Amino acid sequence: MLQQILEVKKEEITKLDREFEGQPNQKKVSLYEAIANSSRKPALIAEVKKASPSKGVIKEHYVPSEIAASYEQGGAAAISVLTDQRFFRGHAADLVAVKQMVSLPVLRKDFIIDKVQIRESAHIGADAILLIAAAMDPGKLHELYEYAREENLDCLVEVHSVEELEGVLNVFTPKLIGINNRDLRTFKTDVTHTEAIARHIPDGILTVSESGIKTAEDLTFLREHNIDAILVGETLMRASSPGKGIQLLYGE
Ligand SMILES: O=C(O)c1ccccc1NCC(=O)[C@H](O)[C@H](O)COP(=O)(O)O
Repeated sequence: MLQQILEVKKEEITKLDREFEGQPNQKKVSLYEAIANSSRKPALIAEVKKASPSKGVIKEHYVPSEIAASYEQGGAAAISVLTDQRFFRGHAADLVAVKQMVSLPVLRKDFIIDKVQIRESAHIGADAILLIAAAMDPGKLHELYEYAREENLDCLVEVHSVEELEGVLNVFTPKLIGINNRDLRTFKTDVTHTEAIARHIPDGILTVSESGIKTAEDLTFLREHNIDAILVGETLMRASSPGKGIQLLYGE
């Protein structure tokens, strides 16, 4: 699946250059600081997503800015916005709308493999981007990481296996590491996967558990293993309201 998505991205990149030229840069809000300073433990990165390859359409009535405002009111530390069009039915404009609505840091969740996408992310108002270890070799990942830092963007470096994690750590030390609980070959999620990988992450790096987080029990498990943040999409998108979804997850 990932390879299929990356092929589409390579094609999209060829059209990107002109689309954002001349747009203003904006002041960035730190995702890292928002997680580190969150009063909720683990901190919540609440995701705005209409659809996904594994689940199809998740939310028919989809107004990203309204959902993000409810997440902010519900105590999220940051907002993640899926901007991929083809597989997630998102759009860069969704991120623009969210950024205008909230004061929280906004993470651009997309498949970033080229500097031009990083420049675009900075220009549309993202505060942080996702970099997926499975999408490129660690040297290229490091190059994009440094480039994003020059654009004042925080990076969430996503890994799924110990091999990917070690590959990254052999080259550089990211400030934020996301552990994807979803196996992209089978789409199966397993929250305990976070713990199996997190024990290999050195102290001082903030750890984010991503995907398949559904219940207060999942959250208790992650809290017990000192995970710094969770990234939750589908569970909150399917809740009767985003605020209610957050309350249920945190057992409030
Ligand atoms: O969600 C998918 O089906 C998917 C398929 C292929 C690549 C990535 C995919 N998800 C992207 C994400 O990172 C999730 O949206 C995010 O981790 C939130 O997961 P969830 O809480 O399970 O919606």
